[in-house]
Formats: sequence, C-alpha cells, structure tokens
Amino acid sequence: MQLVLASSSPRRKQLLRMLGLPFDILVSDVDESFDDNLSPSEIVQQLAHKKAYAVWQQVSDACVIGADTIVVCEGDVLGKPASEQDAFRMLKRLSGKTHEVWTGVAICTTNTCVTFAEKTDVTFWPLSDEDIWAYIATKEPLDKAGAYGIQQRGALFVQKIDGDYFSVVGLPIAKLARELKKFGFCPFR
Ligand SMILES: Cc1cn([C@H]2C[C@H](O)[C@@H](COP(=O)(O)OP(=O)(O)OP(=O)(O)O)O2)c(=O)[nH]c1=O
Repeated sequence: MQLVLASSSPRRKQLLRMLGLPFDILVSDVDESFDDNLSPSEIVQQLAHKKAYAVWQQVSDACVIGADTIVVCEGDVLGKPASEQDAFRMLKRLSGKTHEVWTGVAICTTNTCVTFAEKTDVTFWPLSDEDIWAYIATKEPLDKAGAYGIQQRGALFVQKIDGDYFSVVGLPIAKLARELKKFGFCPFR
C-alpha cells in the first residue's frame, strides 16, 4: 500500500524520512478552525484527521498520515502567529514559563482512521524584549505554532523539555512508527 504524508511542512517530511520507507506528499486545503470547548488533545487529533481524511478521499487505496501541532500556555491555545506583533505577544507569554506542545497524528486507510496525541512540556528561560524582537527579525517564528522553532534558533530559549522532542518539531516519529507497524509498514525494511 502507498504511504502518503498529507503535509506541506518540510519538518514533517524530513522526520518521516527517518523511517526509511518510500512515501508521497499530497496536500489538501483544510479549514484549521476548531471548537473552543475541545481539549488540546481533541483539537490536534481532529485537525490531524481533517488533513489526512481530505487527502485520503483523493487517493483512496493508500495509508495517509496527517498531523497538527499547537502550543498551550496557561490553558490558552497558541497556533501560528498572524503577524510579528502577534509573535511578540506569544513569545512574551511563553517567557520564563512551562507550556505544553501538543501534536496530533491521524493515519487513514481504507477501513479505518487511527488518531493519537502526544504532549511535551517545554520550559522557556526568561526572555528580554530585545531578544524576542531579534528572534522575530529572523522570520523563523512566523510559520510555527507558538512562534518558535525548537529545531532552529528557538532552541536558545529552551531551558528544559519533558517529552518527545520530535513531537515539538511536528511529528512524534517513534510513536508513529509503532502505529504504522500495525498497518504493515516496518521501518528500515
Ligand atoms: C513548537 C514548534 C512548532 N513547529 C511547527 C510544526 C508545524 O509545522 C507548525 C504548526 O503548524 P501545523 O498547522 O501543525 O502544520 P503546518 O501548517 O506547518 O503543516 P501541515 O498542516 O501542512 O502539516 O509549527 C516547529 O517546527 N517547531 C517548534 O518548536
């Protein structure tokens, strides 16, 4: 069966490559709004499912993977910043605190759709306004949930992490590999 990644994220593509399995990339535009009453775990699984299912409908006989990542700080969901000012507001909130990064994954095949969510706690050092603006000037925050990339310069803000690093980057690859085995996809083979 063909393996398909339903994502435009270069990070997810790179992480899925770790499995050593061939896959295609197909992306479908989905509405990423969500119901405020849902828990973070439900939000990311629902959005991951939307992304995977939209692509699965186009290809049918394939195993389609979708994912979604959000940052949750003091109960508030932070997606991607809408502007540089918004990025500043988000990073200012994350400064000196521990926040949660949630990534949901959906695997859709002919008979079933499986979803799961991973939570990673990330603690930031206190950040000065100057540091935040200098970081925003690199443009790195703009396409990332919570306005930072732990895999790039955002690493300099991180004091501590508890959970799966790769889930913060956008795909909990070890958990995904274990799930894919159930569908007959064995890494490195
Ligand atoms: C917190 C954090 C997020 N991110 C990224 C992961 C996701 O790509 C992005 C969150 O947006 P998503 O909507 O999850 O994903 P996306 O729009 O980039 O890609 P697609 O929907 O096509 O799969 O933030 C990092 O790269 N590093 C980090 O440290």
